[in-house]
Amino acid sequence: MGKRKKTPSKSSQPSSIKSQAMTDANALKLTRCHTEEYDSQLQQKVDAVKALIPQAKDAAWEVHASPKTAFRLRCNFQVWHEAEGEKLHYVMYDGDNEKRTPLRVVDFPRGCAETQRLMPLVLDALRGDDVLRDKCHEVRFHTTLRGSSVVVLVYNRPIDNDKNWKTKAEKLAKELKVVLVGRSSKFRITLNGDAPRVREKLRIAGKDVNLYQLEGEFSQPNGRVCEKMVTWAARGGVRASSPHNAVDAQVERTQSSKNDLLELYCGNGNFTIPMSRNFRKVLATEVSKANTECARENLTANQVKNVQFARLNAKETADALQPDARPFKRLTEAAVDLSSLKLETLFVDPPRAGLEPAAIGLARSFDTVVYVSCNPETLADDVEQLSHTHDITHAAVFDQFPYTRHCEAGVLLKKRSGVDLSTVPEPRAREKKKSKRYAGKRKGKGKGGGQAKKGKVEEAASGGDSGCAVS
Ligand SMILES: C[S@@+](CC[C@H](N)C(=O)[O-])C[C@H]1O[C@@H](n2cnc3c(N)ncnc32)[C@H](O)[C@@H]1O
Repeated sequence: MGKRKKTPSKSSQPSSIKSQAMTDANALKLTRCHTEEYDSQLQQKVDAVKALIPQAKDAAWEVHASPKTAFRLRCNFQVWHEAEGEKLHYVMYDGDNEKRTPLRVVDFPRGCAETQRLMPLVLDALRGDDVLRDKCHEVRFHTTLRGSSVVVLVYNRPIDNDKNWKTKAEKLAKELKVVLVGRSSKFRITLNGDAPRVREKLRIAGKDVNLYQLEGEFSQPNGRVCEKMVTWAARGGVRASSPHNAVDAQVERTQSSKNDLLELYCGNGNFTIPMSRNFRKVLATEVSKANTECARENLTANQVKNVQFARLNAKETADALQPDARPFKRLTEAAVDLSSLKLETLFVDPPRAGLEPAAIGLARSFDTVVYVSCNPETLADDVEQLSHTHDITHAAVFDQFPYTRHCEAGVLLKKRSGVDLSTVPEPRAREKKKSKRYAGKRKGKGKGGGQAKKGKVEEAASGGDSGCAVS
């Protein structure tokens, strides 16, 4: 048995929360599902997005709601150790509270059923075992619609050589029937699984898509809304139940496409694989090495043959596509022959920061741009830059983050004929400013495996992020 501490050590407890009392009542507003307010809150978001994007006033709009409860597939909670070692709670932070008061989370109805099942079991296991509990400062849950789960225990002490911890953690993982990941500074171990990942099955336009999602890499946090977003994008911006003529129009746009798709920011292939059905060939790029490899595994899992993934960031992709571009080793390694591609449709789902200037410049050369965004403010800014060349024909709001100010939005842009690109202003870099209406406050030092990632805990647990920041 490990050494029991009567009081939490300095390193296991962020100093900013030590002197403050926990407030269960305030926690409720971050954890409850006020279902009676759901519809009006969603309408406010829709109105706000429409106001931000006046270029879409004549577009065909869709609104895709979330399940009102149990919608969240990823959530992180900081662990609060009270004076007596075994008295533990999950806590989260109110993003609007400058003093960062820790709020005790008793339950989390926004989390999916599997997370709700696991939360008390993990807490009980930590309470009941000195070794598992010692300096465990955060618990992360990553689950899927098909019920596969990773539980991550994050420690403020080295666990790499702690055999006792490993034995106990492995036993816990088996009892809970989860993959368990232990993290401490510069160390990660996976127990009860072949890799730190979960398996997801999404239903997209009448077909199943099987995906691995990696722990610590981006994946969409609201599975049901994710299915709606991917379906919308794969259909080229038209709902299945739309009137027949709209579906015909969409078929014209993408499904009978004999041309090729370029995707930037592709992550694990979440959109790529379903969208690939509509194209002859697809080139999809992503900055994360781990997610690029995961995307390739996902291709195999779905027996998709017309997609190539390459680990390039958005600027590198734009550079590689310039007529006088230098050869990119990572494209050659991925056996990508750019000259064989006829790229006419671009799909982007960037992080909250939106498109960088190189990506805006690239987008202007595409006939069709499908743009999904977790930050309507940067989307609006990018749409303004694309409005010199493109018109919005379809737009949508996806309520990925119920009971928060945040939502996801999508637009489908069509290039106007006869635009002289030489008359269009150069793409500009965005001013770095704090987003007022949508962005959650980001604080804390965010050191990996060490001091608590306060900003991330707040965002992920309150549903206020896209999940992009989870590392
Ligand atoms: C909002 S996520 C979307 C991922 C994917 N579309 C999905 O649905 O899972 C944004 C992705 O962009 C990647 N990313 C961030 N910055 C990038 C950059 N400069 N160039 C390319 N990819 C980037 C992140 O690793 C992340 O996978």
